[in-house]
Amino acid sequence: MGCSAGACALNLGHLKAQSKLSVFFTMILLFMYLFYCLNGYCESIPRPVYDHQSNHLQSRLQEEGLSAYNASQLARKTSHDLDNRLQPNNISIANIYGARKFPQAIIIGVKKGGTRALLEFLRIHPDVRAVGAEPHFFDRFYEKGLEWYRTLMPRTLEGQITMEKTPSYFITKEAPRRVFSMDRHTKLIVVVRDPVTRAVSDYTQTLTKSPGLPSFQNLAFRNSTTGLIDTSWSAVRIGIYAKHLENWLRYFPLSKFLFVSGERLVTDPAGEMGRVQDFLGLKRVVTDKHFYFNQTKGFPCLKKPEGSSRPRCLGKSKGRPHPQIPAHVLLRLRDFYRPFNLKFYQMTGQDFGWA
Ligand SMILES: Nc1ncnc2c1ncn2[C@@H]1O[C@H](COP(=O)(O)OS(=O)(=O)O)[C@@H](OP(=O)(O)O)[C@H]1O
Repeated sequence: MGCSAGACALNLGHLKAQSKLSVFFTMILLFMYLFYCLNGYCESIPRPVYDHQSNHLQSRLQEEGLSAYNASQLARKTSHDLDNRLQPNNISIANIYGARKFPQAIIIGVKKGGTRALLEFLRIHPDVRAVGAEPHFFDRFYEKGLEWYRTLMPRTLEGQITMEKTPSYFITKEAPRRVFSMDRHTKLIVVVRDPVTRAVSDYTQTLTKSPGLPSFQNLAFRNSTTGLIDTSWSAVRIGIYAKHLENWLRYFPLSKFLFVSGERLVTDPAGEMGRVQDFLGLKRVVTDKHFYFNQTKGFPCLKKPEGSSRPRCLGKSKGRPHPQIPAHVLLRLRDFYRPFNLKFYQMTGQDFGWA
């Protein structure tokens, strides 16, 4: 069974060449695998399904009246959750990421009060998980049902609080009954701001969208000679806080509310955040260490917002310059709000210093 020296050398050479070739091919295969993995093709998530679902969901939410931004935020969030469900190991993954629960606390108002700032500040807290976009469930999408609402919520672990903010709930007649029927123990946060400044802020927002809008005074007065205020104009109506609160107090006791001063949220964000965290039963994690005052923006900004290591201020639509409104118009509006403000102070047991 032996071989001649020449034949053996030939065989040996052949074998060496063969093993070199196989090493070479193995290396190529390894490189190809690494290349594909680095480009993300090794993930177990079926991407095309994800993208299709995300796009479909976004156009559906847009059709339903959410702004493109809100729709894309909600679609991205929901698709991310769909992604988790599509993982092969979905049971354990779902357990790792917790469960979707109804919010235990909602920022119900008020529009232009500083609700976005409050939510973004709260999201730094590790025990708070919140929906980024405004779900508008209790005013616009109630007929979709509670299960639909729940699927919009982020997954939370034991001890974490689920939150959302939709400022229009505060002025929605049906909202208190609807929130109550979801959970009578829901904590309600209302960020209030001087109703005169709030009205101007509201007007500024509408003006940005419709530049041909009549002047503030044209809209605010029913009769400019008598100075009769037009309470049917939403920018005015929203600021009658006492009236809207009455509606909520028919369902929820005062102890379920926290009234945050929109003014103090700007001048002393850490102080107001302390009150909010106490109300929510959270450890005071968000403190003055998290804020710095940005001179250019004229507002407090976050040193390290959620999911980022860089400082961040709120967007351009938050903290915009207001148009000049004649002083007599503002004075008349202030007179109009005074009795309602005093009533609101009495109802809440807090003096906000606007009257
Ligand atoms: N930190 C910080 N940065 C920027 N803006 C801040 C901040 N804190 C409070 N505010 C005030 O928030 C006002 C907008 O209020 P909302 O977020 O409730 O508006 S909205 O109802 O969601 O459209 C916004 O109103 P305008 O000043 O009229 O733009 C701000 O005055």
